[in-house]
Amino acid sequence: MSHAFVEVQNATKRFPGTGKHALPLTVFENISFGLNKGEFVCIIGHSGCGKSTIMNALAGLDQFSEGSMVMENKEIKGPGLERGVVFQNYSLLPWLTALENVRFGVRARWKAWSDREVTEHSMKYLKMVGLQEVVNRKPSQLSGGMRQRVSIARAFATKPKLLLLDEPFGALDALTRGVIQDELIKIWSQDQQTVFMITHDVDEAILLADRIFLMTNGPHARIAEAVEIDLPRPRQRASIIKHPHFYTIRNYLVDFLVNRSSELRSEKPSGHGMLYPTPVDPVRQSSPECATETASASPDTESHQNLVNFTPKETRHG
Ligand SMILES: Nc1ncnc2c1ncn2[C@@H]1O[C@H](COP(=O)(O)OP(=O)(O)OP(=O)(O)O)[C@@H](O)[C@H]1O
Repeated sequence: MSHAFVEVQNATKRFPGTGKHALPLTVFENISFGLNKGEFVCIIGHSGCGKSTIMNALAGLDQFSEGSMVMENKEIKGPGLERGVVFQNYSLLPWLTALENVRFGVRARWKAWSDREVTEHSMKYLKMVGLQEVVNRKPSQLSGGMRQRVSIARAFATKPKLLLLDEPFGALDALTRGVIQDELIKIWSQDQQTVFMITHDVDEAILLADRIFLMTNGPHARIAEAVEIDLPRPRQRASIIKHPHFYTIRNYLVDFLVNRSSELRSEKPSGHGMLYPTPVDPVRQSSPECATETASASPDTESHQNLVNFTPKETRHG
């Protein structure tokens, strides 16, 4: 029996082929991983490798074709209040205002609370995401970034044991994104939640995660490695880049995305039975000379910026 808080074992996802003679699409195959209680795990990989498919299964909205997933040793069979989800596409109820959308989740979570308690709690989270002035607007009257923030407020406000975040900050401008990242760190450290988050932003993953899962390109994708992020907490966006390990980790992740994610696809992993991602510590792996060289590399070149957000936004949200 597993001791991880969440355990996925031998998960495979196949979708039926679309044309007349089309073969089924095997998105990923034989994926196994665990999430420890209170851990913050990010997953990165190229567009289409199957990250959202894993997320949907953990949310209980879809099932693997084969394999199992359990949370606290109970099989995940459908959606549940112990799991909160923020999707790329906001998923708000269009006929409710921003406040009512958040209240809806809070009411479901704490049925015994008075209306006043539910409203106060909901307002606290809407304020946290900077929406206190527009709480009576419906989703159609809000910008994309605002809708995303309502969705974030709703998920955070219900304090789920497992927070599932599918590119939650994708629609936000850099300033708002920074503020909400800070709030997420605060909430996570206070509430001991377990967080599983998809992001395309390498820097964001390093700032937030205890471990970063690296997924190879699909089809037949797999989570090849789990990179340990040993940077001390609390982490600050402004100072983390000055840490001597930052660029060693960052360069490792970028190299995976640019080169190894496709190279590893064709490599059949050795061994039988369950294949968990290989734990990797890029800092320990690199020689002292190598670490110094990478730490002094300039972060401000155009190519560097392109690599940070390596998937074009249109592809992500298209
Ligand atoms: N309902 C479906 N029917 C058929 N194919 C699907 C379905 N849902 C997803 N796919 C395919 O499965 C693959 C994985 O999709 P998924 O959305 O999980 O990728 P992703 O890694 O989250 O991508 P992105 O980073 O662009 O969001 C893609 O090739 C996609 O086209």
